[in-house]
Amino acid sequence: MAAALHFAGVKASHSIVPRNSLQQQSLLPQQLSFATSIASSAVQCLRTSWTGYSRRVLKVSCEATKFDVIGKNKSANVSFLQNENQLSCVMKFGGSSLASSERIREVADLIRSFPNERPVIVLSAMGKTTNKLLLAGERAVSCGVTNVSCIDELSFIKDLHIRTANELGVDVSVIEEHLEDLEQLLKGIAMMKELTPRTKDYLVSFGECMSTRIFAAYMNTMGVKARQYDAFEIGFITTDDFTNADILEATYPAVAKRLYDDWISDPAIPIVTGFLGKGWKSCAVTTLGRGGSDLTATAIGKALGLREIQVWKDVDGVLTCDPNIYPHAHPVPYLTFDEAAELAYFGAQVLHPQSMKPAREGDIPVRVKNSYNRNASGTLITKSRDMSKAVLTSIVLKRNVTTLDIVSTRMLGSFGFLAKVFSIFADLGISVDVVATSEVSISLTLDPSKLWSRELIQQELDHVVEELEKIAVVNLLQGRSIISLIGNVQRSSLILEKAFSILGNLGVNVQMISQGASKVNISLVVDNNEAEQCVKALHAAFFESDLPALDIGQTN
Ligand SMILES: Nc1ncnc2c1ncn2[C@@H]1O[C@H](COP(=O)(O)OP(=O)(O)O)[C@@H](O)[C@H]1O
Ligand SMILES: N[C@@H](CC(=O)OP(=O)(O)O)C(=O)O
Repeated sequence: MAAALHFAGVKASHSIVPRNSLQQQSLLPQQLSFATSIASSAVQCLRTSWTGYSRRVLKVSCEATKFDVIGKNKSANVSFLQNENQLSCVMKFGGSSLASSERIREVADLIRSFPNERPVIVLSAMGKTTNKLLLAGERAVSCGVTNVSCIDELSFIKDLHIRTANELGVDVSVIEEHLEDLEQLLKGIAMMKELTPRTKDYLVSFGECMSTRIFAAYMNTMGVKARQYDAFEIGFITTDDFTNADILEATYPAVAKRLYDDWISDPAIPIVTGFLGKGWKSCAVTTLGRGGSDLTATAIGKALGLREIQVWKDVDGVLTCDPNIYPHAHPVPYLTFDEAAELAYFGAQVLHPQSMKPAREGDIPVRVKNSYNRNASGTLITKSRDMSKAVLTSIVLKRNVTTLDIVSTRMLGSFGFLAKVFSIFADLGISVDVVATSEVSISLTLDPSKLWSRELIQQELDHVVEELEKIAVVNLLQGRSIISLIGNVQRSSLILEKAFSILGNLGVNVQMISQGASKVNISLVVDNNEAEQCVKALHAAFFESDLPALDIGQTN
């Protein structure tokens, strides 16, 4: 059986074939028609909301352009022939790739160097614009309304964007209204003398709104048809957690529909603001947490079921450690989604902590590339990779964490104790990173990114301790660092033996150790002031084994 249908305006053909002859015989005409209609709907859902669909109706498993539709007593194998002119990949460029008109030219040239791709482009704000906007907001709180136009950061932002537009030959009118609105907003902040998380999100959104408008206009002047989109206008629906919102499931079909519909009716490269969304209750602009454009890119990749998600940075891929800590770090060619997620979650600035989730759900490869060195092969992140030779992949350092040692006063049984401790954190909305437990004690670290302002940190910590002290003796220690060893934890004995030998030689006392269930991460907690030298020594031992200085045996 073959049929043709329009999926979000894309003409696609599909055929439905019973999975094997036995099932063919067992399929009654009405069952086949059910499978046909399910498959038709599934094709419409294809590349949008697989998981939601499968939960409601039946199991749908997808492999490239084929998928199985499996219901109770009914099944079909559906082939989906993609239209060759569909959107093909996402290319995300961060602030470091868009720092000046010269960089924007290079990025446009880079995009045009892939004539066979029909990419969706996701952009961050230019250079350090987001930081400058936040600083401008903070200054506005105390500078008085009449002084707003003299805020240095505002002048910097205006100058950067107007100069960039002029240098690219783009009409400044594409951003003029935004620059005026930005100044008005800062005056509002000055008048109210406060900068709420909600206002902060609206404030920083000007960065992405302006960079995408300039870029789209520039592409059009170069003869490449491009269309600008504000993510909050095309279906990026999020929670209302300002400054750190989560993308909601409704985003995927909405974004797919909007981008495909526009593409079909009038093809133009979509240029989408990274980092931004719209709160589902407030309808206000939200942001996805710092570095959130990576997440925008992977969400679009999943929504459209694209072939690949590329994130273009200013480094040759994900490196063996933060190059700011150790300049001799080198690129890691392959990573799994789990490794990349763990690495990002434990503090590697290179990827947003949540960005691997949509890519993993859509099983879409993520490639981390260098926009300054496009020929470097970068890092390819996929569902699985050959781990047979892998030992350590990367070392990540997260500074300034707080640890809590919680020892039960035995008022509760061991089960009740653990449950109570974690319910206290859940009630206070505080994330825990690393945990080590015994029957009567727990040591854990608290995620600093969830504790937004300084005042709140102390207030929240006091509150946590107060609650915990009802059931335990609590020891709070600040100024700690987590060193995460990301890699093949199947070889944890080798990793730990080597790591402890290095740290022992340095005379460093490891205060906590934890191996997560993810099987890709071993975390060690040490003092802040020892952390950097530990990372350097571990890097030398695991990745530069020919260095004679450390007697640490053979690396793999
Ligand atoms: N393990 C790591 N691998 C690569 N880069 C890292 C790592 N840890 C930290 N970084 C930092 O992350 C930066 C790239 O991320 P980011 O600034 O978010 O780029 P962009 O703004 O282009 O998205 C690099 O310049 C590097 O300094
Ligand atoms: N501009 C935002 C979002 C972002 O993703 O930026 P970048 O891609 O430059 O890290 C930020 O600075 O957080």
